[in-house]
Amino acid sequence: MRETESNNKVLLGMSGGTDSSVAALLLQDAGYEVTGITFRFYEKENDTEYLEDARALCERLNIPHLTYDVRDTFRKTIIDYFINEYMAGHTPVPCTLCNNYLKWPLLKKISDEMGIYHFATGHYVRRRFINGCYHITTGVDPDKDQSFFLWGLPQEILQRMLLPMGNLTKARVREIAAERGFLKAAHKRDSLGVCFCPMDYRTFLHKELPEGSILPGKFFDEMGNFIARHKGYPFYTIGQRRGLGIDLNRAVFVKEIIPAENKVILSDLKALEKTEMRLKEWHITNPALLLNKDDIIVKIRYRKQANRCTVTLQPDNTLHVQLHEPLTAIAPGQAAAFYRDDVVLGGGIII
Ligand SMILES: Nc1ncnc2c1ncn2[C@@H]1O[C@H](COP(=O)(O)OP(=O)(O)OP(=O)(O)O)[C@@H](O)[C@H]1O
Repeated sequence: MRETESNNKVLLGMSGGTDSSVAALLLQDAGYEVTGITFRFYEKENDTEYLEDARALCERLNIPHLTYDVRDTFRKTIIDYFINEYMAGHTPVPCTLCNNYLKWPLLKKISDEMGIYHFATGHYVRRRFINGCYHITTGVDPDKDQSFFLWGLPQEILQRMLLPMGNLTKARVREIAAERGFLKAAHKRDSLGVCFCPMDYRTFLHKELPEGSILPGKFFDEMGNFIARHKGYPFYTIGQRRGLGIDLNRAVFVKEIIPAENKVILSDLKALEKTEMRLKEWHITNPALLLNKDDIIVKIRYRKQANRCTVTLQPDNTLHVQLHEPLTAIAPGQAAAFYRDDVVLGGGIII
C-alpha cells in the first residue's frame, strides 16, 4: 500500500443495484472521494446491464468507475465449489464464501494497490469496536440484515471497511434514491438468493453437469427399509420435507445423504435433532469473547433461527458447539455464525 495512514478515499463495490448506488451517494455526501468498482463475477447470457448501470451512476456522480474481471476465479472458487458440495451430499454456502474469501479481500487488495484506505459495500450491517477489535454487528433493518454472511472477515479488513447502509432500512434507501432522482436505482428489484443460481439449484445442477452425472436412487428409512425411488441424492438436502415426491401417511424428512451408495435416509423430525456440531475453517474475531462462554447464540440459517450454545476449541483444531437446546436439520457444508446480542463473534463450516 502506497499510503498507510487513513485517508478520505474509498473504493466502493458497486453491483449496479439500489444499495450500492445509494452507498455511493451517501459516501460522497459524507465527504469521501469515492471510486466505484464492479467485479465481473458471473454473467448470465452475457448480460452486462449491471456494469452499464454502475458506470452510468458513477458518471452522474462524477466519480471514477473500474471494472475487474474475476469470472475465472469465481467459477473455480464459488460455482465449482457449489456444484461439488451438492455432489458430496453437502449444503453449500456460496454467498458466505464469496464475501469472506473473494469480494472483501479483493476490495482490500485493489485498495492497497491504489493507495486507497477505505473500502465499502452496500451491505446492511454495521461495525463496532469492542475490547480492542472491530466486529460486524447487525444492520438496523431486520429484514435486510446480512451479518450472517460476514463472520469470516479478518481485522485488516474490518478496520478499514465503511458500511453506509447499516443504519438504514431498505425502504429509506429506496426513498433516498428517488429523492435524488436516481429512479432506476430506486426501483430496482432486490436480488434474490444466490446470484449465479436464482432458480432452483436442482435446475442449475442439471444445466451444469454432463448428462448421467446424477442418477436415480433409493430412499430408505432409518432401519434400512426401502421406501421409494428418488431422482438422485444431490437433489435433496438435510431437513428437506417438501418435494420428496412420496406420499406416506406421516411427515418424513431427509436425515442423511450417502453419496457413495446414492442413498437418502428419511426419518421423522425428532430424529433430526442434534445437540452438538463441529466446525472447520472457522474464524473467531476475539477468542476471549466467544470460547467457553454460555451466552453465545449460534445461527445456521439466515433467518428465523437462533440457538444458545457453548463453543470450545478442540485439540484437532475444530470448534465444538454444544447446543443448549436441540436444533434440527444441521447439514454438513452449511455455515454457523456466532453472535452475542447483535455482535458477530465468528463462525465456521459445519463438518
Ligand atoms: N458485482 C459486484 N461488484 C462489486 N461489488 C459488488 C458486486 N455485487 C455485490 N457487490 C457489493 O456487495 C454488496 C452486497 O451484495 P448483495 O448482492 O448481497 O446485495 P444487494 O442487496 O443485491 O446489493 P445491491 O442492491 O447493491 O445490488 C453490494 O451492495 C455491493 O456493494
